[in-house]
Amino acid sequence: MSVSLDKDEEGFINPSVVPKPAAPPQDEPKEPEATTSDLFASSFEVTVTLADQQANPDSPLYSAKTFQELGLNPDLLKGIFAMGFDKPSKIQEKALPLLLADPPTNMIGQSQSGTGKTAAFVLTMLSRVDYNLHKPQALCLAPSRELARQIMSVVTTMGKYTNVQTEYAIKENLPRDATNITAQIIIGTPGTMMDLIRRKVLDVSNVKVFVLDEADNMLDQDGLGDQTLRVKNLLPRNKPYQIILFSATFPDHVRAFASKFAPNANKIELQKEELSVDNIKQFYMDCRNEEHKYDILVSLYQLLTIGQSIIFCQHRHTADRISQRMTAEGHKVASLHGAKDAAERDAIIDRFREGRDKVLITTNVIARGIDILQVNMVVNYDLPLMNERIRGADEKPDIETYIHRIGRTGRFGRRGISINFVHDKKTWQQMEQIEKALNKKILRIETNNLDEMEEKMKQALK
Ligand SMILES: Nc1ncnc2c1ncn2[C@@H]1O[C@H](COP(=O)(O)OP(=O)(O)OP(=O)(O)O)[C@@H](O)[C@H]1O
Repeated sequence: MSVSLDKDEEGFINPSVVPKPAAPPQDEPKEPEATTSDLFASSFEVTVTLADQQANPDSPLYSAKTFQELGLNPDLLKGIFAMGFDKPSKIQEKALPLLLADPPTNMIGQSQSGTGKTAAFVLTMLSRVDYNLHKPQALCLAPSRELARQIMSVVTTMGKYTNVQTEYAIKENLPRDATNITAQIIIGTPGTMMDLIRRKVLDVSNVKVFVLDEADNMLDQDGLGDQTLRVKNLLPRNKPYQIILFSATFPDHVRAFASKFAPNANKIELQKEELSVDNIKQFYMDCRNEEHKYDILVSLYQLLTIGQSIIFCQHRHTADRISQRMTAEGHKVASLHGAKDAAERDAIIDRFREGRDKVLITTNVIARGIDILQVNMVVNYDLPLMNERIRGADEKPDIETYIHRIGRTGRFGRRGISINFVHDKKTWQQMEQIEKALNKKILRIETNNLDEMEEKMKQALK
């Protein structure tokens, strides 16, 4: 799992403006052809296990083919249709009836990246809060400020016909002297959320819903597990609240902990061989050495800018180095990682989201959750590796992070390409392990034939 996640540096809250929800993409670039019907018709199977062992998970009661049949507040339904959602996706079809049923039941939900998990938990938060009560009632934690801001924009868009009030719990958002949050839905990263609760700026006595997006990462002891647990320990013990955990991945060692964290939960699980979607075509390029990786990236520049691309590096300094070099050589690229300050991070991701920058060079900080439909290419400049703090683990590929990284393309049935750079025996073996774990072929693209490369990529995107 993404133990090497570029964590948010949390803790101190300074005055600053509230970041605006990211604007929709401007006229350019053109979106890849959407094939969302593939997704609705998709045959990937999930296993549903109900908390109530007597109930039959195949009952139509636990499936919703339309949003209308969910008994939603009409203002919410209006918000969903205004987003262009005609009907629930597979995961929404299964998860929503369970999430919205009374009495509220915990949920541990898994489905591939880009299949609509966010909308499912956002809709649950919006359905459960009382808009007339001006107190925090739903908390949602995410692993990065970029993802927290994105979730917030889904809340505000979906809830735009309601009177919902929202607030961020991310670094440098609220003034240091803020005393009392009256918003109903609070989205943030765990360190800042904890700080606000401890300082009693955030009163949690009315919390009814507690959501962890990217839950396997949020619960991982090598990731954000400690901080997330501390937030939970600050929530009332005597009042029940619904706990919702969602991710595309739940490695075995986290799954057991997840069941303790969200006891008696309804569970939706993916089969192991269905962890990544088929509409992302995976390739690799055999580079001679580190320097050759850079040359190949530069030679790919034209292709990277047909749509939008994200280049993942293992370390911040690599992201900075290659972006500085490419910029000096006249290419337009942006770089984003956790060492940049909050305002800069917001500006960089917003520019990319709006399509003003087409190539983003980054670290695992945005490996998870980020939803930018125009991204049709992901490059693993460095393959994701397990946390170097675990002795010997840096030799092992981080399969979960790989799944999340390539999932930044191919959103909601669209087509996408991922390319892994391998350059020696070790990286070659790491890629083989990824191929084996996912049971999906990773195809070779020659590095010395740009025309063939372009042809193969265009075919994959067709
Ligand atoms: N029912 C729907 N109809 C049409 N589009 C939808 C529907 N549900 C979600 N989407 C869109 O699909 C895209 C992917 O959804 P979302 O970000 O919720 O995926 P996710 O499963 O949370 O992905 P990840 O695992 O990467 O976090 C978003 O752009 C969202 O607006």
